[in-house]
Amino acid sequence: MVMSKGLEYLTRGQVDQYQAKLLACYRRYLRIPGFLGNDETDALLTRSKQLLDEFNIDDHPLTKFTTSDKNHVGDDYFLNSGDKIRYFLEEDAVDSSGKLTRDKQRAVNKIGHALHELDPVFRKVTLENEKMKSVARDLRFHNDPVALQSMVIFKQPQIGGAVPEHNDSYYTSPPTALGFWIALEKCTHLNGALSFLPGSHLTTPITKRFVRTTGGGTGFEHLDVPEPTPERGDLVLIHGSVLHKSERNTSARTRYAYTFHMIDSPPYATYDEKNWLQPTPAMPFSRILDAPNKTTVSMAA
Ligand SMILES: O=C(O)CCC(=O)C(=O)O
Ligand SMILES: [Fe+2]
Repeated sequence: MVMSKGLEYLTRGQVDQYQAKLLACYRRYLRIPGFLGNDETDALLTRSKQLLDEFNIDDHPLTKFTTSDKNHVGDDYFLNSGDKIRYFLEEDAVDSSGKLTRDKQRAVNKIGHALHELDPVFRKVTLENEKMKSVARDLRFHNDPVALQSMVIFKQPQIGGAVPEHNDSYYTSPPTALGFWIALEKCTHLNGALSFLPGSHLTTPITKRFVRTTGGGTGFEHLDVPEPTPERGDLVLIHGSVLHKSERNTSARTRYAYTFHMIDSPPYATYDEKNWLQPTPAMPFSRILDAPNKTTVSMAA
């Protein structure tokens, strides 16, 4: 089955099958090929490049996006970026004297975290998009879904930093996070594609099976489920409980992706006040649906 236009074109039975697959599949991610058309993908790519061109390094605090346990980004520029469009640099893009080691367009790790609200091009795809609404409505994971933490992640050639393994579901109680990750360029294992820890939500992950070998005997066959290599325009839905990561981009090609997270809102879920990103009175989280879903399926199912 190929889903090219979003879930509204599928029958209820097919949607249920996708929902079940996202809950039950080995890795808990779901790839929707061609979710965005060529023109829509181009619009996001062009806008991302414009944002890089508009980046003014002169009034930038040189905040880098670092994620190691010892050195995690946490300055005000980052902490107050939930309702702004801000630029975070690659660790290796600034030398010891505070100068960029490359063009500014090749120095930015990501831009975030309110693109979906403040930038008209990203807004159109996230909040004003019938296909997006239909995914949120038809999957029925959220009653009153809201979007937060939108980012363009660039994975710059040679230095695009790794994203260590993590899951996204810490925002709310109960956990309701669903990641919406859209490839703006083709992703491969060479330019830092996403990967998922197989069976990270299961207690006994299946990594091998006992089979007949060609020589007549038996042996263990390693089960190597291939990582997704999304094409541009593909949407990857990431269940909040699955461990995922991406490697450093050591190739000569960028790997632009647009991603945001979707969670449920009160009274269905409580947002933790310790979360690094906090809504502000001027910018509460952005609602996806005009009318809340009446029935939902627990993401813990
Ligand atoms: O794009 C990446 O490399 C990581 C993205 C991610 O962790 C997310 O979208 O939740
Ligand atoms: Fe993530």
